Amino acid sequence: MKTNPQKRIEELRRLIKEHDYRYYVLAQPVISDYEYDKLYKELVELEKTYPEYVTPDSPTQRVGSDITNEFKPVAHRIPMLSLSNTYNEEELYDFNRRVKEGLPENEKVEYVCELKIDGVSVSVIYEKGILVRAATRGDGTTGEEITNNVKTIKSLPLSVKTEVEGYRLEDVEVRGEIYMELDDFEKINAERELNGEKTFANPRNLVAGTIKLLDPKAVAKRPLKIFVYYLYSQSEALESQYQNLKLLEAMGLPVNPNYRLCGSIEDVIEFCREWEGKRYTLPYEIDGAVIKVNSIRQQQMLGNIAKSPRWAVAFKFKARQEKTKLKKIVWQVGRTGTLTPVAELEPVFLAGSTISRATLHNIDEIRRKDIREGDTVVIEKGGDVIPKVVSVDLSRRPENSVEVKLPDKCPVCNSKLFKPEGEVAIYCENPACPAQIKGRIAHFASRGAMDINGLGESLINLFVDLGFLKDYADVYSLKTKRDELIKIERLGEKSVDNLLKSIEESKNRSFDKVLFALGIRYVGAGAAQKLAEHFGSIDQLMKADEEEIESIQDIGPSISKSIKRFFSDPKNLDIIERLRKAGLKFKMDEQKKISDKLGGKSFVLTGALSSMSRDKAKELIIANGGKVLSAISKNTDYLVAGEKAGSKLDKARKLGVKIISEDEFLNMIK
Ligand SMILES: NC(=O)c1ccc[n+]([C@@H]2O[C@H](COP(=O)([O-])OP(=O)(O)OC[C@H]3O[C@@H](n4cnc5c(N)ncnc54)[C@H](O)[C@@H]3O)[C@@H](O)[C@H]2O)c1
Ligand SMILES: [Zn+2]
Repeated sequence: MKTNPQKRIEELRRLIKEHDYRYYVLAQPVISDYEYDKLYKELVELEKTYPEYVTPDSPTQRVGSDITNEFKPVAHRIPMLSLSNTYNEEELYDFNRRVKEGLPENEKVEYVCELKIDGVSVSVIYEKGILVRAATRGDGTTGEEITNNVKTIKSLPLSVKTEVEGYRLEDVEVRGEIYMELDDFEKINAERELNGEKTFANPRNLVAGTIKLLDPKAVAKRPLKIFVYYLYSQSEALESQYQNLKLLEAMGLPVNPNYRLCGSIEDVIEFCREWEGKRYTLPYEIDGAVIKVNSIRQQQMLGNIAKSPRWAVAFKFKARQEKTKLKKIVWQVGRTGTLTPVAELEPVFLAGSTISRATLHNIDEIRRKDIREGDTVVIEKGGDVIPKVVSVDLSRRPENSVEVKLPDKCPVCNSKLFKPEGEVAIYCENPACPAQIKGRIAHFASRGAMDINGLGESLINLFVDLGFLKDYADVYSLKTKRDELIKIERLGEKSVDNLLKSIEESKNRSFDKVLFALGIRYVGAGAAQKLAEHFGSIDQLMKADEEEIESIQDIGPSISKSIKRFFSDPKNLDIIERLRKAGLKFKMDEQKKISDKLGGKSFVLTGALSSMSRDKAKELIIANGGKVLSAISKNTDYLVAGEKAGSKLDKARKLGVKIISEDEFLNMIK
């Protein structure tokens, strides 16, 4: 496949940012970590080949942000970075070589090996031994304050010893990983299933979803735990990571006991091998080991690259694999008409669950791995729900086996299929294809979109098959068919009424959720939020040209083109009108207007504000008659620059946009 590298880079960035948003902010990833890492690696490779296309906002250059804007921003004293990954011994040797090259010749290097706990990192500040503040990683520079939530973690002491082993540790920052044990995770999921709530794919997602709950009481109900692994003191110069772990223990903090001081890279490799074998004996999940240069002085000499330290590296364990028979390959039609091949497998137990299906991605992947029906295949699971087929055991291939052929008709509606040039995907082009209709409605009703409780896949299939739903706007006229619905076997009056109630209730969803629910191609949850904030209403968005849409940060040409295409289809306009009549929100909620002091001027916010959260500042701007934009363009009137303002400052200077401080901004609305 020949694609323009710049285009592919842009596409990869868009995809990765969208997946970052789903993973870090929504805690609901839709692809496996394995697939994510593959996209990421492809981007890294392309940027290496075409360095002229590397931009500071590329996901390879900065930490995936978990900022929700629902909490007060907190600037980190020292950035909270990510770790670069290694996957085999060779890459560990490379790491060792780079470390040695970065240090004076013949200097001895020791490493500390720790388990890589699969959870969510947090920074905790103790002043005079008292826990005063806890924050998320955020974008690495600025996190969000979640003190009250973190205080519910029973294993984390609210006060610590300050005089330990001759050190005075009065004002310290501690970092660690919040996690949940597998037993607790399974209990919570089972309960949620009983209550008809969505379950979490793995403990990490559950933790990520929990620490950002707005109600600490709800957090307290989830048994979170923590292991700390990082210590920084304002007053004392600390010597080594190994000693820091000992100090943390002496302060009374929970440190994972399975760490080891290693004198050579061979010892490091030994540690990694040993734990790769023992990982499933632990009551919590680990996804690898972390290897850190022991001496803090050496760490400082080595410093950081874009988004990870040079003195540490993660060693990622291989996903668990199993062999089984591939019975059949079926083609699933998604909401955009894409056909995806899915392998139906002889059920097999793998890393905690029984697996009977695996995705095969597309025909290229099938051909590259030469996967056929009847084959014995190796499947693997990377800490998440969707397993994949890794390879075929050719020695066990049946004699009469044949290559997989592309279907020539849609398996659902029998329409002709379409294969755009240069793309691997094939599409069913019939917009009335029942599979697409079902997919679109399922997306519309899903969590993150209209979040209609009770309207799940099986009910949607039933309603489409029985003719109650022809598109997602029909969802809101189901109430006129109550009498017919309650006659459907297995539904009954009570469940129909509950469903109708949640449908009515979904009309309260904010405009950005509605925009996401429409299912415009490429407009994911993150993009929808940015578009909604920028334009404020669907009418403004419909009027906008591609250039204005692309002026928003992280929104590129594929999104803007797709939006224009969507709104040029009369069928979609009709659906929107019907949804409008039903009472859905097609503009952002009105803010109470206090004054018109800002008289229509547009503002962009950057950096951390000291007197209020960014959301509060946005509210104030709108309440005083101003507009808030998410990215700087020549149409911006003011850039409000808080602490640690980043690349937006340079851009504002370049475009001649007026830069004002937080105080100057506050004066404008006094
Ligand atoms: N599936 C998806 O859609 C999706 C999206 C985004 C990211 N991801 C996954 O997340 C990964 C990137 O996440 P990341 O940037 O948080 O990096 P990471 O999780 O791979 O590694 C860095 C993190 O390790 C944690 N950690 C655990 N134990 C530690 C220890 N003993 N010492 C130091 N740190 C420790 C820290 O929280 C640190 O921030 C990707 O490789 C991908 O697998 C998946
Ligand atoms: Zn079809």
